[in-house]
Amino acid sequence: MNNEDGLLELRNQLDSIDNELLDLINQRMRVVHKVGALKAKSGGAIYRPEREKAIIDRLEEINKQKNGLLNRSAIEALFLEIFAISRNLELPENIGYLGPEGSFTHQAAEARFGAMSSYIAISSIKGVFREVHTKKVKFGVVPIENSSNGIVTDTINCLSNYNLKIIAEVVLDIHHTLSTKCDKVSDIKKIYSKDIAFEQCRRFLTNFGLDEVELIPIESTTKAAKIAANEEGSAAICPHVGAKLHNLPILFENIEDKDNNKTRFFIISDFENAPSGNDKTSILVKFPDRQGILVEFLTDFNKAGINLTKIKSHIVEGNSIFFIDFDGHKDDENVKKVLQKHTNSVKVLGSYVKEINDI
Ligand SMILES: C=C(O[C@@H]1C=C(C(=O)O)C=C[C@H]1O)C(=O)O
Repeated sequence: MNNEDGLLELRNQLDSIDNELLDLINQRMRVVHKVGALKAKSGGAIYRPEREKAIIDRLEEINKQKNGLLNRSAIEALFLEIFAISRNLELPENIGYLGPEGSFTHQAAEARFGAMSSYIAISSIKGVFREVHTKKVKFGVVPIENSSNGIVTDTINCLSNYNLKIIAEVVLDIHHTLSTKCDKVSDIKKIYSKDIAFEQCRRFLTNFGLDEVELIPIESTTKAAKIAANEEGSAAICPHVGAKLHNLPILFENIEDKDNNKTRFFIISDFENAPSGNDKTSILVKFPDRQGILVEFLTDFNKAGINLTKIKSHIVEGNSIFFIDFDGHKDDENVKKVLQKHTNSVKVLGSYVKEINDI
């Protein structure tokens, strides 16, 4: 067989495998449809992150046993998209995210909810919470912290003020580009971006003599790309997708100072997750004004064998509160006991599948 015939033969094989895959996926969707009907009767939550995780864990294991060619990321990429399409079949999902279109939060939303969901860009974190609260959207996606810039104050304030639940966390590697229509760095007179993005790229700016040009902070990196696309002599520090969205040529990629620059996002909604066996819980704690209370609280967690992964103090409306993450689900027996003891000081924000230890 010559090369041409060989290629044709292999492509025929692929075509018939694709046909079988399509049949199988449709078969799966018919079952999903029935699950949706049962949930509609019982009022059960459509999105069940812990069940999705269990499926991916199982498939990864089978794949290993059978020496499959896929790694976990590949299995996740394929199946998270199938799950997202499945959920849309059960009930179309509206997702509100901190916009504008092309923002990192938009990318985080798409990473979790896939191509078939409808996305609504909302211009403030408070707006995202409000839209979930009034049920205009089922899910909200907001940033909670960045590895270089710390906690996002607006998100903490809203978690404190609204009675919504964190149902998942998403962690994204954050990469910035310097994008501009200028041919040379020396032609750039102004750079637009978000204030925290300037901070994350400080060394790059210094190395290229760009800390002397005018740095103009605006509310989003994608908007920066839009402005730079229309203003001569200007540039934007923005994500790759933001530059593409506004047809702005990318001059440099990955200009962030730290090569492990990550942002963690929360997905918020109006329901609670069942335990998955690998959960994290976030709480806000406002202690009474009593000496030694923080030590006592932490000792109780320690005695109960609960691993705290984060503790950050924060001021909300003049009061000092703590944002705490720990391993485990709020319904685990040991966790329940400690939370009950401190019930007057603690607000449970949600238990969700743990994606990362800390950023
Ligand atoms: C089908 C279900 O609903 C959703 C879709 C899933 C899937 O496609 O397998 C899994 C969990 C849920 O997020 C289910 O709960 O089983």
